[in-house]
Amino acid sequence: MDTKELIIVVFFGGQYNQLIARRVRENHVYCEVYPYNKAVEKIEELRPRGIIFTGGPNSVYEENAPEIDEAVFRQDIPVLGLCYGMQLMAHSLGGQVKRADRREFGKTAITVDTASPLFKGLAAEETVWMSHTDYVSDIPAGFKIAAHTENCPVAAMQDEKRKLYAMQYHPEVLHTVHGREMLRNFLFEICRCSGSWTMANYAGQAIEDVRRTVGGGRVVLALSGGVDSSVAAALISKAVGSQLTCIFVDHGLMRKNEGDEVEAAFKDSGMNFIRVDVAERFLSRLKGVTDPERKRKIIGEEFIRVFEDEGRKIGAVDFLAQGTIYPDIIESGAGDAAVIKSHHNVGGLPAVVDFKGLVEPLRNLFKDEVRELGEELGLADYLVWRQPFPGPGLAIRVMGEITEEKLGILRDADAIFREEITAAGLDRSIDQYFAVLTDNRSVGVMGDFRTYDYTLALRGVTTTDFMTADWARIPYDVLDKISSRIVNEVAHINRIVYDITGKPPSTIEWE
Ligand SMILES: Nc1ncnc2c1ncn2[C@@H]1O[C@H](COP(=O)(O)OP(=O)(O)OP(=O)(O)O)[C@@H](O)[C@H]1O
Ligand SMILES: O=c1[nH]c(=O)c2[nH+]cn([C@@H]3O[C@H](COP(=O)(O)O)[C@@H](O)[C@H]3O)c2[nH]1
Ligand SMILES: NC(=O)CC[C@H](N)C(=O)O
Ligand SMILES: [Mg+2]
Repeated sequence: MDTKELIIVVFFGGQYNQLIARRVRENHVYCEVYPYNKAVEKIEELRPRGIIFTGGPNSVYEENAPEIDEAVFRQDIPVLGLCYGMQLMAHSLGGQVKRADRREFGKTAITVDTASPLFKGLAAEETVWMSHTDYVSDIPAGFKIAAHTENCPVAAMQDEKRKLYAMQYHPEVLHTVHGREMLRNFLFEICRCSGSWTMANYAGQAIEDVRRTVGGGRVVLALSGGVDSSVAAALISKAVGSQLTCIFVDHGLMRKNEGDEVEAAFKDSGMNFIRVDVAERFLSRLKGVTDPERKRKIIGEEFIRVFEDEGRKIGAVDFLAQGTIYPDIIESGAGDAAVIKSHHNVGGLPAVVDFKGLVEPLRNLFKDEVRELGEELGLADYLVWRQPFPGPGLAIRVMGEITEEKLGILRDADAIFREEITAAGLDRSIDQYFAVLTDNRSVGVMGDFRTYDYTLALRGVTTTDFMTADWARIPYDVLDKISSRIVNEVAHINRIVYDITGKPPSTIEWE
């Protein structure tokens, strides 16, 4: 059994709902996430083994709150509603949802009915993570209460006959001590999944899918040399061999020596590989632009125009392939999630594109899963474990207007930072680290002279999925060495700061 043993996660807003998808996949059950307004159609088409409704910020009794066609409850497919998902289930099936006087937030003691399949193997008293104001005051006909807390009469409910289950709390959050077990119970006891989805299955299936989509057509792949597009290259090349041409765009916004390194890595790989040097073109379009979203949109558009031009040179190219992964899509505001930033390859895509179709075999995977897939496909370690580098490159690390001079300063400083992190043996434990040239100037003193120069920011984060992150605790002596090397070796930097914010509330990149 492989990806056909599918769970569909129906999302109702909020940024971190894909955590549920991760929890499902951790159990070797494949799942996909669809927004609530497209979900029923998908459910009818794909006939998943089970359905999970996520939480969401709305209240079901508000006007325009997200709803779902009731047909979803009549498919004889088990449904698990979480938080807003539970409230929606209750509301749609004739129960009552009310607003409580006080919200219930944080770790909460709960009493569960151990006879419920949701709580099989668990104790009668559990600790769960609550985050709600509304509550189900009356359960719909046919339902039974399966758990309660001191303040919440219905912390879980079920209708075993119709296979409908719901929890008011968040089992996907690790603060729910046995949340994983509860989700496992849903997957294995209720949906009867077997848990045999693996990366090897996924690779096989994805290769098949690419073959079917592309047929005898030609594909150009946007290859940056980063993890995602390198994995995509390996996969697509396995699927359609020489019908694939990889195009690496050197837009003048790469790190020090990076263009040559990427060329060296792929030139003799056996794949068709083209490097295009278009720095002039990108920099002239970015001249005078300071707004981060505008920079991203311009770069997204220019990338596509370059691919179109190169496609025309090759002749009769049908598909554009990209290494788009799941967080790129979520953060660009797919479905109803808010736009945080337009990733150049999704939200930054122009409306009219001169290709028959897009091929994005990684669009449902998280970063760590992409790496696992890369290993599965036999990709070299240094490609699989590279730190990510954003498509817009240094354009979003030079704050404000981009100039050749600022790019040069940043390249040199960033190279020293990376060199020292590697020398300190920290390059595998810090997931992403880079320098940012701020637009801020301040007064310094060097060699008895006054300076008035740029502030450089260093950023280092630890994360697995790049959706949330913590700032890396780089030892002071390492920071000290980096700082003194940069101010000594790079002109026009006289102050260095280290970014000590996590994501949220910050993002990883500064723009
Ligand atoms: N310089 C580039 N030339 C060609 N394509 C690019 C370039 N930069 C980005 N892309 C395309 O945009 C996609 C998204 O970029 P992104 O940086 O997220 O992925 P990546 O570079 O493949 O991997 P990583 O996240 O490790 O940097 C890439 O997968 C690739 O298809
Ligand atoms: O290819 C990309 N195109 C983009 O437009 C883009 N914006 C951010 N990133 C990378 O995504 C991860 C999360 O970054 P943020 O916390 O800044 O959103 C980090 O790894 C960022 O480097 C991008 N990658
Ligand atoms: N986290 C949630 O799904 C919250 C649901 C709803 N907005 C409430 O406050 O009760
Ligand atoms: Mg990249």
